[in-house]
Amino acid sequence: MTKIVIIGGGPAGYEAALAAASYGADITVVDSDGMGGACVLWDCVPSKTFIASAGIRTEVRRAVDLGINLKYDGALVSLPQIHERVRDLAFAQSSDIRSRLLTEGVRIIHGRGRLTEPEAGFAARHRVVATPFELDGADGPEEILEADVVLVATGASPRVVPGAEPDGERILNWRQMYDLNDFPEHLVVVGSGVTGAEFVHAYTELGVQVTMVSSRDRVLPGEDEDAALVLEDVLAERGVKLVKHARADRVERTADGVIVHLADGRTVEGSHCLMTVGSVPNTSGLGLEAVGIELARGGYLQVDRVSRTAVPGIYAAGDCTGLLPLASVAAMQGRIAMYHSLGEGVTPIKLKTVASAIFTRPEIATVGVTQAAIDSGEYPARTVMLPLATNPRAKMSGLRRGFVKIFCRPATGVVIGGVVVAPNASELILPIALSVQNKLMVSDLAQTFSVYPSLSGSVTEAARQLVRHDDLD
Ligand SMILES: Cc1cc2nc3c(=O)[nH]c(=O)nc-3n(C[C@H](O)[C@H](O)[C@H](O)COP(=O)(O)OP(=O)(O)OC[C@H]3O[C@@H](n4cnc5c(N)ncnc54)[C@H](O)[C@@H]3O)c2cc1C
Ligand SMILES: NC(=O)c1ccc[n+]([C@@H]2O[C@H](COP(=O)([O-])OP(=O)(O)OC[C@H]3O[C@@H](n4cnc5c(N)ncnc54)[C@H](O)[C@@H]3O)[C@@H](O)[C@H]2O)c1
Repeated sequence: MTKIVIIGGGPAGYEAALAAASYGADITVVDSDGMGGACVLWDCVPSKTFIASAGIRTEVRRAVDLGINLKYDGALVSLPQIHERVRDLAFAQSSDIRSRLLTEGVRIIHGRGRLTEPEAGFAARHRVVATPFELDGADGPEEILEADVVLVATGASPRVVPGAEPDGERILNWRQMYDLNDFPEHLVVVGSGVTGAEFVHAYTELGVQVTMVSSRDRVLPGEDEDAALVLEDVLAERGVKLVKHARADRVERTADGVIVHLADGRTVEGSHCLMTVGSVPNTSGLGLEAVGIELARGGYLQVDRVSRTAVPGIYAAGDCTGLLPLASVAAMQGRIAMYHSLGEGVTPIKLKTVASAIFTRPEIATVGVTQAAIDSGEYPARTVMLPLATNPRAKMSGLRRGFVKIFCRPATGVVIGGVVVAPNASELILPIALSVQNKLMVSDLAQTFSVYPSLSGSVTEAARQLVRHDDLD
């Protein structure tokens, strides 16, 4: 029986364990936080749960436009109750994952794992040192685990800017926000990536005054520009102040707030500062040097498309590899590692088919080739951008903004990418993702019945517009 040791119990680690369990492997997962990892306990799941509460307030705010006059009053929002729900849901999700793994026969060690020198000799197994945590938090006695296959899936942690170290009270990272008992009077969010944008949106919707410090000339610098501009408009309308071309140098704590000092000498004042300046991989102290693995730039573990490191039998998956820091990608990398190590047929990971979403209001969802890659000439494509304002369902729901974009190959009409900006874009992207994954043509999408009236009608209508172009070719 193949012995597998997985270090890290996030989506990369636990999905790998579930995949390997179905092949009857002997699996041990060593994890220091709890099953589900940072994804479930501190990052993805808590933030989306928090945003779900903010979404209710969005509906209350919008209700008046649809003839329902609900009282829109900050006093109605209970931050402690929202935070309790966030924590309860995250721990319940973690506990569900733990139960599932135990049912599948996976051994779980709550503790720290690191690699150590393998035994000498031909076909010697790898060795992982597990240091279990005792109930009082102290280290328990070490255990050496022998393994035919090791998967490193240790994730990443919030990046700390020297001079802006989080204190958990006024200067916070996103994991500490759920400890606040009262809303900040004025939240300064440093960093305008996906994490920053999602928190700016949520706090603004919950009635907090927010200033966003962006090192670039817009929010979401890595995302579709048209989508980012829609979000910028929405945030401006909601009263968010965006400070552009602003790199935070340090954050000073004052008697009753914070002063963010920017590299160009400007300052931004607020009551609290949330640092969303990216993450660093958890790859130190893993004993990688003992097995001859060198870290790549940024401290990431370098892997190929089937999650192999340079050392046979040692695989890596998820945020510690820096491939594409998404839960869905981490899980896929983890499963692929297991299939490959167990000698099963495996398709190397393809990032061009990954769908992802930003959970702002409206949501921004993307898949496949980007508009920027098309505009730069990297990919020849025909494109269409259909504003949601033309959609009957959008009109009925009082939606003013948003669009559907579809990109296809010029000659064949095969769908190669798309963007949806809509309140539920994370759901609406699926037909486009399905088309990209399965190389469907715009005519396939166009001929599919969508419900009338529905926002997904804009997906099929956008495809129809590209088919019409086909006819003229
Ligand atoms: C605020 C935020 C929101 C996000 N929202 C989304 C989203 O909506 N959708 C999405 O797809 N992605 C989202 N992501 C990204 C997603 O959370 C990550 O891509 C995902 O967590 C990566 O999973 P992982 O298994 O690689 O690592 P993690 O989830 O970080 O898990 C790694 C685990 O390994 C443990 N570990 C580390 N070192 C050791 C060690 N030496 N020994 C034992 N255990 C160890 C850690 O404690 C942790 O439990 C979000 C990220 C952030 C920051
Ligand atoms: N909904 C989702 O799926 C979701 C949500 C959050 C995060 N994520 C994943 O996590 C990844 C990382 O996102 P992120 O937003 O945490 O990090 P990021 O690295 O993408 O963005 C951080 C931003 O902070 C800026 N920055 C860095 N130092 C700064 C400074 N001193 N002053 C001002 N700005 C500074 C950077 O230029 C960058 O634009 C995403 O690419 C995504 O894959 C996904």
